[in-house]
Amino acid sequence: MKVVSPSTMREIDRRAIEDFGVPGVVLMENASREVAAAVWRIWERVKDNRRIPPKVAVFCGRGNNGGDGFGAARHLANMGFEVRVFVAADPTEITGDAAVNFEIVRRMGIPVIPLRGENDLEKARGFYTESFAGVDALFGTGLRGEITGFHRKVIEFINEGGCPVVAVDIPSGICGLTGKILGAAVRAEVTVTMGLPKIGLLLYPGASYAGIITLADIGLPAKILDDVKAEGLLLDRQVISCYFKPYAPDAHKGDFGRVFIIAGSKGMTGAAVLAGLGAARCGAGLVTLGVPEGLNDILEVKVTEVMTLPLPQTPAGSLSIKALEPALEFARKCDAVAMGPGLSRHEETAEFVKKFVTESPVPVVIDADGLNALSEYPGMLKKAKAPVVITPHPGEMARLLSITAGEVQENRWDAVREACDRFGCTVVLKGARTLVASPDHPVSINPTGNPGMATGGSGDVLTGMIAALAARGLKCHEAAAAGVYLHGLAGDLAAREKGEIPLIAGDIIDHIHEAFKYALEGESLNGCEGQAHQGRD
Ligand SMILES: NC(=O)C1=CN([C@@H]2O[C@H](COP(=O)(O)OP(=O)(O)OC[C@H]3O[C@@H](n4cnc5c(N)ncnc54)[C@H](O)[C@@H]3O)[C@@H](O)[C@H]2O)[C@H](O)CC1
Ligand SMILES: [K+]
Repeated sequence: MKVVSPSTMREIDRRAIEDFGVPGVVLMENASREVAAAVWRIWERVKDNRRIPPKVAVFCGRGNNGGDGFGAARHLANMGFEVRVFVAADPTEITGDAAVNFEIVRRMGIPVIPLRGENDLEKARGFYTESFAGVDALFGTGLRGEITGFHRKVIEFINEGGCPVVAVDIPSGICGLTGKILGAAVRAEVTVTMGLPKIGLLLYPGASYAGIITLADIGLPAKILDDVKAEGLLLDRQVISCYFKPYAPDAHKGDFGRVFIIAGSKGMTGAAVLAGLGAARCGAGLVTLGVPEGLNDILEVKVTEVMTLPLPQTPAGSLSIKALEPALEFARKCDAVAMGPGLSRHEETAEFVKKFVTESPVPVVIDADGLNALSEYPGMLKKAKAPVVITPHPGEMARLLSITAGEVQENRWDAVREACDRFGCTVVLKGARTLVASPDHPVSINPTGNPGMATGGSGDVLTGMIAALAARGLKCHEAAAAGVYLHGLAGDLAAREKGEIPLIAGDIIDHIHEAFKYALEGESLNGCEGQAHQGRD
């Protein structure tokens, strides 16, 4: 599904109104109906425990987000709820479509209470604590800069109410582009977002403030949504299943690609095995581990479906520069390479990595120590002959961009796009809501995965999976997107069975087959996808 920035959403609204002649007040009407319907659903859930008449508090700002709130207040009053509208603005500032709906609220006799200072909030407290739901219509896509002063107090007041809050379009205070909290933000149980999801709803911390995201069809002409160049793409089973074609009945293993995984060093054979099994489970025809020769015998015992290729090693038991020629020669017979898991930080091994990456005849997925080897001169990624995918976690990304991990996390969206521009390759920024940026493509946002997957070896599995998908013929951005989605889903399925705390990387491998069933065969996994799309801390 397409995901947009607030400015693109404003452009969509503008086209609907100016190019197609859809009156803004019609869009607002549809938006406000959807908000009221979301409140109704909460009422259906809680009504047994509540006294009649049920109360709803609607908090409105002066813009069109507030306008959606006024409209919702009308529908909620028509449904029979006792509604009060709290306006955190001077009523004379309310203009346009919002003013139309404000005037209707006034004429209907719905109480409108201005919020101008802390005294007003104290007076509002009684009604709000008796309400079964609140509506947050203070700020939407029009929010600029930090929320300060009294508006901040209003947001804190909304959060202290103790009842579920429905946010209109975006929880007030969340940046629709980055997901950052701009001073203070409303914690919603549900966010009803208009037309298309905004990026900031899907990135943390915004995602945990948005709660469950409901997409409202507000009557925007489909052609505008089809034509729009969205900045983001939310990965889901529809997107992923398009990347896979059914097997031809006469298929043989040569059709599904050969993967060469260059991994491992003394003490880190497990990383190689995990990457190898991740690749094998993603349907690669043949998987070969290129490993320091001294480890070959051990690995032969550890793996069955995966082959090994012993390569020259340093005295420390890591790959030596002499491995370059044999590795390149083997790569010529393969369709994709994964490089990095457990390679160690040995200087000579880093030399090998740098030379291999520039010379590789087939796409290379680079992770872990592979990235460490490149972090001094990441610009050399642009010199690679074949397409490259890099899979940094925030710390590795920070080293590649010469910034801090905190700065990466503060604006993951910009960081992943910056790396993609600078290095000219597909970039997978790992972490909650993994992002995939690829030249000339929208940034993919992955909703699957859970904190239990932050465990040793999890990234090695992903590297192998992406390489296998690339070897099967998927383009780099498709392989990366499908890899992160299936990896996260396998992790969600594993966590459902074993719990997040005990989860180990091998459990992810053990659930890849189920993730495929769900993504490609449409098998229902009892709401697992629903969980994956919910905001969480
Ligand atoms: N445009 C449409 O056709 C539709 C829009 N919908 C809804 O409208 C909002 C966007 O409305 P907009 O009027 O552009 O902005 P906001 O309501 O979000 O509020 C902006 C309001 O607040 C002031 N402001 C901005 N930043 C700050 C700040 N940091 N502190 C204090 N005040 C601030 C600013 O001056 C504006 O006056 C969108 O989200 C939808 O909810 C409908 O959905 C239908 C169609
Ligand atoms: K809002």
